Amino acid sequence: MNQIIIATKNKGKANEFKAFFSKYEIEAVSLLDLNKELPDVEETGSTFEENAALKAEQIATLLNTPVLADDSGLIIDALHGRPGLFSARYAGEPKNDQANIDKVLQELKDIPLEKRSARFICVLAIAIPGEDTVFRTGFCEGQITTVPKGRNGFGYDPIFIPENFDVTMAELTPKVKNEISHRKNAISQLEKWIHNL
Ligand SMILES: O=c1[nH]c(=O)c2ncn([C@@H]3O[C@H](COP(=O)(O)OP(=O)(O)OP(=O)(O)O)[C@@H](O)[C@H]3O)c2[nH]1
Ligand SMILES: [Mg+2]
Repeated sequence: MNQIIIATKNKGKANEFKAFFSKYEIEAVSLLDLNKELPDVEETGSTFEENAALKAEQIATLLNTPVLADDSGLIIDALHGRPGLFSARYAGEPKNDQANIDKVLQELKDIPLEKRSARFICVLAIAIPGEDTVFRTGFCEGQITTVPKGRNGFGYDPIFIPENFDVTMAELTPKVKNEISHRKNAISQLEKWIHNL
């Protein structure tokens, strides 16, 4: 079976990539699966593209093989785009999904439901040694709830209601999330590239 390395240490993301790529009979191997001591890539960029490129290019150079990376986050209009680029560590170090959710709900406590519009963004970078890095972006529109619900997914899924649904992303099955998510919308632009793997 063909393989693709995904430069992520996030188990939730890694599982979603495994599900997407299994449809093409390709095994998505995350940094959590590799028995190698790889350095943590510092996400010092000022855009999702820069951070996705940093992750993909550094790991592609180290392993000398094509690497896909995902830099993603939640953009909330009433918070002027926050947590945005800092979604993973919005409530500080170490990364903690529950603390991030609590912080967002606290910041939105006086904002009515109709003004809680938000979207997830996923920027994918594909780094191939010796070639220019390729980028694809996907979005998923929705709204932030007042009470967390559901146990599936990861990150902010328990407080995000996708457009055209009345349950949170964490109440959807992984199969349904993977049909509508920002990650799916970015990955589906890569089909031609995936077929050449
Ligand atoms: O509810 C969510 N459902 C999602 O589908 C989703 N996708 C991204 N996010 C949030 O955005 C951060 C990404 O930050 P990020 O791209 O730097 O990834 P990360 O640091 O978690 O792992 P890595 O891939 O960098 O190793 C994550 O931690 C989450 O807080 C999501 N939240
Ligand atoms: Mg990260």
